[in-house]
Amino acid sequence: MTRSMPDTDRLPHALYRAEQVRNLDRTAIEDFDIPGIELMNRAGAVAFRCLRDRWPAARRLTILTGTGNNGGDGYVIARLARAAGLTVRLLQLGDAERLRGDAAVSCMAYRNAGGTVEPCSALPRETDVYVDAIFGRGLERAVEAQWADAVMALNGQRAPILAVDMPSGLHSDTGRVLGVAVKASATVSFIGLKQGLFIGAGPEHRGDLYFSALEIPATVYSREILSLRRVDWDQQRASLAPRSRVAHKGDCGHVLLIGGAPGMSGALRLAGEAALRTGAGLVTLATHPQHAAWLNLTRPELMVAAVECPEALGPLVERADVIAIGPGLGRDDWGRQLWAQVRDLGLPLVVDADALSLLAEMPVYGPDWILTPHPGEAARLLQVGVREIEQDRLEAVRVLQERYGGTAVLKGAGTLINDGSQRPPAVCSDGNPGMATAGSGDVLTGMVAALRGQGMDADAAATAGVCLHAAAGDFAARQGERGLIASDIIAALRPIANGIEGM
Ligand SMILES: NC(=O)C1=CN([C@@H]2O[C@H](COP(=O)(O)OP(=O)(O)OC[C@H]3O[C@@H](n4cnc5c(N)ncnc54)[C@H](O)[C@@H]3O)[C@@H](O)[C@H]2O)[C@@H](O)CC1
Ligand SMILES: Nc1ncnc2c1ncn2[C@@H]1O[C@H](COP(=O)(O)OP(=O)(O)O)[C@@H](O)[C@H]1O
Ligand SMILES: [K+]
Repeated sequence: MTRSMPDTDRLPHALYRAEQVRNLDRTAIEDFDIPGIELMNRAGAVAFRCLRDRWPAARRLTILTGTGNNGGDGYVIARLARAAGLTVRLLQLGDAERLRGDAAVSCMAYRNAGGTVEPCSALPRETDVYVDAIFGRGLERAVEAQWADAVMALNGQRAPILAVDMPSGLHSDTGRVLGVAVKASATVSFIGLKQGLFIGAGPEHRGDLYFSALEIPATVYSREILSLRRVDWDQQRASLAPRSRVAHKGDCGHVLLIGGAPGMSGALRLAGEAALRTGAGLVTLATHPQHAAWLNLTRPELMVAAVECPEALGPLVERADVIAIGPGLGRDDWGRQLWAQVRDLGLPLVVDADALSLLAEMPVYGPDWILTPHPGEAARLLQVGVREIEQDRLEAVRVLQERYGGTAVLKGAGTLINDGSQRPPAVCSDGNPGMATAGSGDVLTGMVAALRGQGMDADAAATAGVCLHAAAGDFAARQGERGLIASDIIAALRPIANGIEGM
């Protein structure tokens, strides 16, 4: 979850690697004459105000500092906290003599104001909030020895942890845990959002996220080329054009959904309803004759066609604006033949679930389709293990796109979208683990197909669909993540898509 606080900025959509944030710092300091110590003072002040806003009753802070500038921020927080009358224990990891430049100045200011520095042995229990100022974006190798002990001890405490800039141990670029990493209750990040907060283990470790640009001029940012964009429904909702007053159902896209082998009709039914709830004008389910007759009794707005053989798809395809294939398709002859029939049609196509596994068996390149694999399907498509996919999801989605063409959507916590264009890939870090439930991917498939059918291009439909799906999942999770089912996501689509979720 992300929030904004009185003294923080809205979360920007631009994400950066550590090296790029270093460049932003340097530009602000060298070209805009903002002294580094001024930035550090601002960073410490923002972090302290966040802490006060978030935990107003906190009286006792324990601040862990490292030997770099992240530690320097910790010293600023410590000085401000003491000045505000709080009790501060400052535990230094590594030799304080190694503090250099602005961090050394901040340490001195803290000491001159009467603050004391202790070595970090055991963590005091009498603490209302812990502040993690051990490593920020300067972490360069695995966390070991006393640093690892401190991180593990922090994670074992009951009191909340505020991470300064990055949870220590989390790699700024990959979101990988380098040995161990702090699990923060909240992170306040400065100048540029590090992409590692949004990919890999970032979402698991960062807690609620706050951001401040530290008032550096907007032009500083124009020089850095983004490597990743954050997307969310607030930003994407504008991509859904309002319906014309004189719209008729033929204007809103006819979605043809193909799948539902015997025993798996539910997947297609969910995708179909999700397509309707995302504004598709007409939705036809092409499914196995075994259940075709009763499938639309459960949702009469859906049209259902019994498809015995691939030839039966012909007239259905002719009427469709977009096809989605895969939910419940199975990998038997029936599903295989339908996939082979649809694969090369040249119509806008969304490929999901079993169709992705069939694609993996016989890889082909499709210039304009949308592929929506979860990590298991992505592993099959790239012939690697799921672990390899999860270790570098950004690279995985890049290779998926390169090898299979079109727009690749790698689902999971922090869904990634790559359309192979010059534009940087996108990450949606909304959504929640309640969505890890049968059929929630089928819902996404129906939604993306519906948006494509309403005239959006592949990348736009995938991006808006992923963001709407995540926002609907978060809305549904207000009643609890445990026990959330795919139909709950569908039920949330209409209020979210129309911006009336507060009603
Ligand atoms: N002008 C700036 O550069 C600003 C920097 N700020 C802060 O400065 C941070 C970056 O500072 P630094 O570049 O000094 O980096 P960090 O303070 O994040 O970390 C670097 C320090 O940690 C040590 N280190 C790295 N990996 C280690 C490991 N695995 N085990 C033990 N020691 C390790 C390094 O030797 C160095 O002393 C930011 O994250 C932010 O908190 C803010 O004050 C805002 C302004
Ligand atoms: N922990 C999570 N955080 C955010 N989104 C999640 C999480 N777990 C699952 N999701 C989302 O839920 C959907 C699950 O899709 P998928 O695995 O294909 O499910 P199914 O095959 O059962 O339909 C994806 O869109 C995924 O991004
Ligand atoms: K930190």
